[in-house]
Amino acid sequence: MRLLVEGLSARRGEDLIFNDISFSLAAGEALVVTGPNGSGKSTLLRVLAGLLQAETGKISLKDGPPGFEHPHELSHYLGHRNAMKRELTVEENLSFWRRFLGNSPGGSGIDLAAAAEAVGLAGITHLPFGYLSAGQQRRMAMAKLLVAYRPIWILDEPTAALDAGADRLFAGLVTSHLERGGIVIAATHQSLGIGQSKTLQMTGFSH
Ligand SMILES: Nc1ncnc2c1ncn2[C@@H]1O[C@H](COP(=O)(O)OP(=O)(O)OP(=O)(O)O)[C@@H](O)[C@H]1O
Repeated sequence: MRLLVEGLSARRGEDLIFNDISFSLAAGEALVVTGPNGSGKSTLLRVLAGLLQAETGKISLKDGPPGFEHPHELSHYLGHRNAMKRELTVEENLSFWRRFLGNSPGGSGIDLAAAAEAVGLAGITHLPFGYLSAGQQRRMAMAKLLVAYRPIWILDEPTAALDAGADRLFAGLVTSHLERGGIVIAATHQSLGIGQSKTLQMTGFSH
């Protein structure tokens, strides 16, 4: 499977945020998107995740599973926010995502307890998500990537609020996803510690 992005541009309101972005990622490859605040990293990721419409350009899959027209149907999106309900327990939140996302062809998610264990937080899934510390909440948001299988991970500053141990843990999760033939696109201001990756430097436009 290969993800192809050709001549992508996007607008927010009146402003063109980026123009003519092209890249291609094969199974097992990662793209790290860097650039200063406001340069358009989150906007690009939201376009790739199908949450915003591109102004121009094309996002497509080559040799992907049949029946999927847009890569976002095969993607996990982890944004700045964790997309978990504070009042529901961790377990209820993860079960919701497991059911809602379902598995893409080619893999299946791991069970909730195993996912909590994988992010180093076994034993606290009965707590309301809102009781967790900021770092624990981010770790649990990562567990969402594991409970439903999606080959493409789109991650917006995934390691913000994480301690060094969680950074390493997260690098391990990303590395094993890549080793299994996944694709990862991550916007970040810090190193992801994942070894080899492609990079895309966003520059933005001055208005
Ligand atoms: N809803 C919106 N309407 C108009 N402009 C917006 C909107 N959302 C974002 N922008 C503008 O788009 C530009 C790019 O924002 P974006 O969040 O993509 O940057 P970023 O590179 O992810 O920044 P950061 O590193 O701070 O997260 C900014 O100038 C921002 O003000």
